[in-house]
Amino acid sequence: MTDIRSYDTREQLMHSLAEKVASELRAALETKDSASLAVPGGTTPEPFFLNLRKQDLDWEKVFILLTDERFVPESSPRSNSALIRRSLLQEHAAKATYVPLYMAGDAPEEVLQDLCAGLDQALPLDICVLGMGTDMHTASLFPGADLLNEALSDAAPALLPMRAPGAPEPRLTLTAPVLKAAGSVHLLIAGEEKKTALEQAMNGQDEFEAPVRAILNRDQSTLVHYAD
Ligand SMILES: O=C1O[C@H](COP(=O)(O)O)[C@@H](O)[C@H](O)[C@H]1O
Repeated sequence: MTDIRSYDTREQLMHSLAEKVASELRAALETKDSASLAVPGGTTPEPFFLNLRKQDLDWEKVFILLTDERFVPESSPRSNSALIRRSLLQEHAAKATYVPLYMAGDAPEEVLQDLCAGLDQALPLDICVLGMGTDMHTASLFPGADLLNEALSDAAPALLPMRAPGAPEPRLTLTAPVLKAAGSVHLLIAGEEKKTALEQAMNGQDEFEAPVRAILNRDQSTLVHYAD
């Protein structure tokens, strides 16, 4: 089930999404000792992070993690973790606990088990904000990726390594069952090209050509936030 919310400007989108996620975190913390929030990397979400980090809530009870990470050290300009540390884990949100999906090693497979052990504390996700590429990948569920079949399966482990023609480096990604099971799921997209890709994904491609469909077609509602 998909609901689409369009905004007049990207500024309005980023501000409104930050308010929504903050209110969902507050609601989760009314009934539980901790709450978890997964967020995307890439070029789109930084203004959302800059808004979210200003929100006043019990951040010390919040786990923050990425939906997916590139297998590069934080010194790399490609590191999604570096983006999170620089743009989200600041101001009020500095008190949150960050759960990384990267650890130094020769290959993702070498550190997978240790990363999974750290991940347990943050699952199941309360809130999941996802991005999408113009190739209709979401998290690092890329069309043509080596382990896409496994990652889309209901039996997938929480975290899998991923290599894909469209991804310059190996990745680690939360898998479809973990993303779909979040208490709330938001898809953040901006720009005409992504709108076209979203329409293409919604109009009949299968999950292997358009992995974002796995998120759009989950049983509960997925809220798409869009601005030009
Ligand atoms: O590589 C990635 O790409 C997607 C989309 O990124 P954007 O640059 O087009 O905003 C992102 O959602 C994902 O987390 C990231 O690792």
